[in-house]
Amino acid sequence: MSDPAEGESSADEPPEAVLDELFATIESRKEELPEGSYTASLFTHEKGENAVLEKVGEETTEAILAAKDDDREELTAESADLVYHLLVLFAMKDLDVDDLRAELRERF
Ligand SMILES: N=c1c2ncn([C@@H]3O[C@H](COP(=O)(O)OP(=O)(O)OP(=O)(O)O)[C@@H](O)[C@H]3O)c2ncn1[C@@H]1O[C@H](COP(=O)(O)O)[C@@H](O)[C@H]1O
Repeated sequence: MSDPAEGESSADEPPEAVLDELFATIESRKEELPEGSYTASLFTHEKGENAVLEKVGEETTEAILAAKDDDREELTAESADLVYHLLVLFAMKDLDVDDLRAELRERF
């Protein structure tokens, strides 16, 4: 991919920029609703917001099971699925990664 908003980061970007890039991609899927996009399908799902809420629940359960199995690789993968779906939920609710950052910072 050549457009940084579509997922590719440049070598001099800090690793934490991935969350902003992912969120920007999610926001653009919400705006453009391209065909074939899994993210877009969550925004237009017949179940409404329940579709993403169910995924958040599922991915949470899968992460818990991976932790109980002591499967660190699976725990990482399921956690990535969970974070992605949480970010879709944020976009759905007109929240932003910055809202999450601000909340965490306030507690620090
Ligand atoms: N990070 C993710 C990401 N993480 C998880 N997923 C999807 O979330 C779903 C997780 O579902 P499951 O783990 O339950 O596996 P499954 O059996 O395929 O799931 P079902 O949908 O069939 O229930 C899968 O379809 C994954 O592809 C993601 N889909 C997209 N992204 C990012 O979003 C960007 C835009 O993606 P599109 O919207 O697809 O263009 C991509 O470039 C990625 O960076």
